Amino acid sequence: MIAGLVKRFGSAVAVDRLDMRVEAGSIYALLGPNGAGKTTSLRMVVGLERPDSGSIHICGIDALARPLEAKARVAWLPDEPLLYEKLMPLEYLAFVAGLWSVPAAVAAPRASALLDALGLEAKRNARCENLSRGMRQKVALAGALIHDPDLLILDEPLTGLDAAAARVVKDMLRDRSRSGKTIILTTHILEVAERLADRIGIIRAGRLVAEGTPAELSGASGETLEDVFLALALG
Ligand SMILES: Nc1ncnc2c1ncn2[C@@H]1O[C@H](COP(=O)(O)OP(=O)(O)OP(=O)(O)O)[C@@H](O)[C@H]1O
Repeated sequence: MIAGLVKRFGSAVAVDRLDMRVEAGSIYALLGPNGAGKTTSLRMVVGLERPDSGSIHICGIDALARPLEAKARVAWLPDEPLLYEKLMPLEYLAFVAGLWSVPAAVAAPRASALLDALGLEAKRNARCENLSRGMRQKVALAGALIHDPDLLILDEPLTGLDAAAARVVKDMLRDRSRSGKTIILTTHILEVAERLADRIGIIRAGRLVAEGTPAELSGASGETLEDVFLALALG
């Protein structure tokens, strides 16, 4: 899906010939220390940064040659999502659905179901500016799901969520993957990667230094994922 991806900022190489393949219907966790190039890589996948070289294919579509088609299949949830502060969650979701040309008759029940599933029923009529950080994160997640993307890419999706909310989001991601949708996420919480992901990639200085199932990465030598991660990512 990603081959030979390179991104430089001035003379600094943020992503260095990155290769990554994510199977449809799977959950892939990208791990790596601060500054490893995770966000930059994913921003290129969703079309927010132009790579210096390399290729990106999303659902078989060449994302650099046919960006609009590719983008229609993807949703991106940044680590600090922006909401329209004066809108209420349902209004925000209706607005985002409109951007994706989702018909109102489809979007409205989907928005209600998402807010209910995320435990935001009581906040339907609150303005986004008055929501807590975790609630805002949930509204943004609902926004990312409103056009039912084939590929959902999330940057640190569980940061700032309480335990119950984190559980709801993890369950939602698992359900999506079971229904055939693909998910890529970054996380610094190794346990999340270990429990949620089908495959884990560890990135260091812009390069993939290890990849496998959680069991493959940690199982062979009897080490924990944390041992493996610290040795590979920081060592
Ligand atoms: N717009 C930019 N201009 C210049 N340098 C940038 C820019 N965006 C990212 N970088 C640099 O690229 C490198 C990779 O950053 P990136 O945000 O992709 O890392 P990350 O793995 O997501 O880190 P973190 O875990 O801290 O979020 C860093 O050295 C960063 O300073």
